[in-house]
Amino acid sequence: MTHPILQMKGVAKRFTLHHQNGIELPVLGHVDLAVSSGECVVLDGPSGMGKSTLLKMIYANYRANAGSITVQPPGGAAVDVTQATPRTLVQLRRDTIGYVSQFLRVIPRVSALDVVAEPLAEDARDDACALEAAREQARQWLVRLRIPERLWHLPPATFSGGEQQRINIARNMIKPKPLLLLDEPTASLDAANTETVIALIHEAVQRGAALVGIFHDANVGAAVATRRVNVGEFREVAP
Ligand SMILES: Nc1ncnc2c1ncn2[C@@H]1O[C@H](COP(=O)(O)OP(=O)(O)OP(=O)(O)O)[C@@H](O)[C@H]1O
Repeated sequence: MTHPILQMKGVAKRFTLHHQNGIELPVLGHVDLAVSSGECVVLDGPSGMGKSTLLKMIYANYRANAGSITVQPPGGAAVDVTQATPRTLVQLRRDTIGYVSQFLRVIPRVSALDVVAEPLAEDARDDACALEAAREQARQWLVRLRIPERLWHLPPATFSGGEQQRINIARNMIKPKPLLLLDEPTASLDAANTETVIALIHEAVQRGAALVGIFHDANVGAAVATRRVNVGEFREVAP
C-alpha cells in the first residue's frame, strides 16, 4: 500500500453548547483512519453519528479536541491539520484538499462561469492565456454537468438547488487535488447528473486522488466505494 495521503490518529470531537449551560456533546471518541491514493472511502452510519463532523475536522472547519489529522500530498510536506496555522490551511485548501459540500456558498455578482473557473484562475494570476484556458475548462465542466448555456453568465444565487449543487461540484473538482472530501454531493441531483458525478468520482480515483465521502443514496455509495467505514466504530463510548 502506498503512503496514506490522509491519516487520522486518535481524533476526538465533542461540542460545547455555550447557550445551554455549557453542556458537552461527545460525538467522536477515537477516529483512526488512513486513506491512500486511489481509494474512495465511503462513511456509513445512521444520521447524527458524526459523518459530516469527521469531514469538517479534516477540512479544519471544526477543530478536533484530541489526536492528529495528517495530510501528506504526494511529493509534498506533511501537515497536521489540527496544529496548522491559518496561512498553512489556506494553502492546503487551495492546493491539496477539495471539499464538495451539499450547498454552494454563493458569491454575489460573480457569474456561474467565473465561480467555476476561479480555482484555476487564481493560479493563472494575470496570465491572459492561462485565464482563458481556465474559462474554457469551466465551460467544459458546465456542459458536462448539463448547466444550460443561458445560465452561464448569471450569478448562481437564483439557481435551483440541483443547479447550485452542480456549480459547486464543478468549482470544487475543476482543479485536481490529492484529497477530496464529498458530503452528499448528489443529494439534489437527477439520475443523469448523478451518473455524471459517479463518473467524475471514478476519474478522480483513477488519477490517484484519495477520496472520503458521505452518500445517503445507497446506490451511489455502492457505485463509488473502494472501502466502507462505519463511523459508529469511532463513537465516544459513554462513561
Ligand atoms: N456545530 C455544531 N454544534 C453543536 N453540535 C453539533 C454541531 N455540528 C454537529 N453537531 C452534532 O454532532 C452530531 C453529529 O452530527 P453530524 O452532522 O456530523 O452527523 P451525520 O452523521 O453527518 O448526520 P446526517 O447523516 O444526518 O447528516 C449531531 O448530534 C449534531 O447535532
